[in-house]
Amino acid sequence: MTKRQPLIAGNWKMNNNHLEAIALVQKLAFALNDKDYEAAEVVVLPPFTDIRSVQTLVDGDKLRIRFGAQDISAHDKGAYTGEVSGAMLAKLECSYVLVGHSERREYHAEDDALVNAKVKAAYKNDIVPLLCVGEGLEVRKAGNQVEHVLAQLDGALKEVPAEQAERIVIAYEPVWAIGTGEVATPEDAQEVCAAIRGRLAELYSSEVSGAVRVLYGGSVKGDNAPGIMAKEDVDGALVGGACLKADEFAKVIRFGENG
Ligand SMILES: O=C(CO)COP(=O)(O)O
Repeated sequence: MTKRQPLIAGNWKMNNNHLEAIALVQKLAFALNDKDYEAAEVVVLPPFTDIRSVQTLVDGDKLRIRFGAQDISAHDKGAYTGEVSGAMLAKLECSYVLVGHSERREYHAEDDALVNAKVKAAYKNDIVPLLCVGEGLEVRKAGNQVEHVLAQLDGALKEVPAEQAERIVIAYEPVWAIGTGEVATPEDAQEVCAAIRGRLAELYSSEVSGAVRVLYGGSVKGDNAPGIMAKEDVDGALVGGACLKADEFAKVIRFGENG
């Protein structure tokens, strides 16, 4: 089996205007070297309003940083005020789009059916979905994290064929670890990431489960990244707060190399 290339993605959430976006990507490019890009695929996920600026910079300076969006409409076009279509994102050369982030599930009532529609909208436009799954604190306390996450995975992948599913990236983000400073232990991350890979083998095949990158997200920083990413089924990280500082994000990318 070919080794999966680690992926480190930075979810900027609702931070940075389009000018600040340029400054942050420039700083990140300055902090990274060829070895870093060879060790891990580096992705930034800015707000919609920043994407054109990031695209122009990446394109103009031939940066090896890839980028994507934080959301995608389930619809193709038309009377959907405030939404942004997959075709619009593809035109901006977005490689990835976040789907099913817990903040969208919680604050925008996104359910598995909508997440599934967004996954399909991404594939339709040749954008790789970065699917987020993860349990809240109550579910974790009851010990039902694996069951919960696998149900979210099944829902998101409904009627998604193997040739599409093998390109997906999945981020296991326990809700209780997001923005709290309370990071999951490497063993917690490994348990759920391995279960996700096992389910992909059941739903599809061992080729698909062996190809898909499964990331961990939730309070990842430079100092805790190596332990988590050293785990067999953890192929990288989805980083929130720590990706807003170029040097800290670069540390995660660099320390991830040890994994
Ligand atoms: O939600 C996250 C990334 O999508 C994680 O956020 P933090 O790294 O700030 O905990």
